[in-house]
Amino acid sequence: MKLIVVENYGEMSRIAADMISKRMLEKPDMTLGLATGGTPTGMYQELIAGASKKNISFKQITTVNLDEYVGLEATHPNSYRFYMNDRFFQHIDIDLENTFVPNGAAADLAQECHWYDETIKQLGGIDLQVLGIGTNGHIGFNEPGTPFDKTTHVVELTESTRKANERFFSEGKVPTHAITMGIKTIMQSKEIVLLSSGEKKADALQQLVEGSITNLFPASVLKLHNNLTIVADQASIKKLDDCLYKELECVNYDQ
Ligand SMILES: O=P(O)(O)OC[C@H]1O[C@](O)(CO)[C@@H](O)[C@@H]1O
Repeated sequence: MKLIVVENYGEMSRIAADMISKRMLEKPDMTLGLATGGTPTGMYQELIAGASKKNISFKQITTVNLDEYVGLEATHPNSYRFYMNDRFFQHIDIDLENTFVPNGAAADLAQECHWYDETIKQLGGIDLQVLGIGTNGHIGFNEPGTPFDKTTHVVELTESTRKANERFFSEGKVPTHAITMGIKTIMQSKEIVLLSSGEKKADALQQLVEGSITNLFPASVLKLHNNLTIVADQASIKKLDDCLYKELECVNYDQ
């Protein structure tokens, strides 16, 4: 596990965007795993700005998103498909047909989950997966208690996750269920970059780094991944134990 400590949200977003751009140069037809929520919005802005400034093309890129709310159509302003189109895809030259977000409005959700896993397999897996972290340790929408061997599945969201995401809801209530890529699928990604910003993530980051590996705190499984980089700002590393912090492979980001 590598840890890049940055000053603030802006720097975290710039570094995350830069890491992605570098991987795209190495493999222009890469499969990029993407996240939603508040954490990666700055990274998307940086990627959009970088694409126009540095002439970076997403034409050959395929994206797969982590999750989607059950019951929300793609056109619903709070669906994750809407979020991705609105905040990222429509500002770059990506072919929308190469962007995958689970369909939360599918008539047969089990079939949708199966189809999503097959799609990822056919793409040859995920080259780089970007993750945020929930305050209860969820990654994607894998809530505490989710077995580590799960592939894409339907989950019942916890009260705390629904409460945390209320801030985004302009219309109606936060749905009770979601489709999420499973922990097994996430762990099969060749590289994982987890972003963490702000004091409200300090407890979660401490538990991830210092706690034991348990499905009661889903993000803890990431410690078993052989290519994980955490990009965390000062506020979110605030609770890390000094000794343990020194034992980590803390790296500087070389731009
Ligand atoms: O970035 P936020 O809004 O704090 O959310 C944390 C995580 O929870 C989710 O919203 C649930 O999927 C993720 O998209 C995100 O990575």
